[in-house]
Amino acid sequence: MSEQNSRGGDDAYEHHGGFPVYEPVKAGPNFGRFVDVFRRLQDLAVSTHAPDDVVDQAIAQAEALGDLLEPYKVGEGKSPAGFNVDIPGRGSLLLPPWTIEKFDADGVRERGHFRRYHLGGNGAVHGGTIPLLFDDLFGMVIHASGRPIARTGYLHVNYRKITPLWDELVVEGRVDSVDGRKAFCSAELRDLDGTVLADSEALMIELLPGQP
Ligand SMILES: CCCCCCCC/C=C\CCCCCCCC(=O)SCCNC(=O)CCNC(=O)[C@H](O)C(C)(C)COP(=O)(O)OP(=O)(O)OC[C@H]1O[C@@H](n2cnc3c(N)ncnc32)[C@H](O)[C@@H]1OP(=O)(O)O
Repeated sequence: MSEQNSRGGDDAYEHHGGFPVYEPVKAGPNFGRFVDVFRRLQDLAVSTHAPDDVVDQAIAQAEALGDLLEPYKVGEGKSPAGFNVDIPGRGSLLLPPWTIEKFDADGVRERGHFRRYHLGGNGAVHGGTIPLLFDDLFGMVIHASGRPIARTGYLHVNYRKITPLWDELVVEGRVDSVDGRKAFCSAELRDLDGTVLADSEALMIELLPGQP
């Protein structure tokens, strides 16, 4: 992680606009399994049609699980979810389960798949999930390039082909050019034959001190 910001100083980098300084949150040895179990439940919640008594049992068990976990709620940046690069989707259930393969100033590459939870229509991935993948990737691209945290100004997505569920896919993005606070980025989502399923361009804008 660079200590230099785009203007050559370390003040803005340190402060990341109005963002808090995030420290790595160490996950316990079973946190990856914890996330997997919830991903399975997400898939099942949107792909089952169970009898009413089974739905009632599921509600009771899920409420008991909620009661078990509720006392351990913590604020943003204090949970291992979203901050563990060793776990697919960094351990965040919002993100699809993708794993970082390359992370350096030239760009970021991730590999993963979409699941039943991400279904849009007729077997294809939901069109809103793909910008999510790109948006998060561009956040990582900025991080990997050593620039301070940036917010997405715009995100353009071209849907070139149907993106399938479950198939292993690759997404790769980079900073193409920089103009002051503005970093112009691009990325492609490909299948393993190299076919482009979607591509994206985004403007990532470095935050001013105190900007949320
Ligand atoms: C410790 C372990 C770590 C583990 C790994 C974890 C790493 C994770 C890394 C990091 C995590 C955090 C990652 C967060 C980021 C994720 C990305 C997002 O999803 S962000 C959410 C969506 N985006 C918003 O909500 C923005 C909302 N918009 C704003 O807040 C403002 O618009 C803002 C701050 C972006 C800019 O506002 P202004 O007032 O400061 O600046 P103005 O003057 O408007 O724009 C600056 C320049 O950009 C151009 N610009 C702005 N918007 C534009 C647009 N839509 N199109 C074209 N140009 C635009 C303007 O014309 C101007 O250009 P000229 O300097 O004059 O050349």
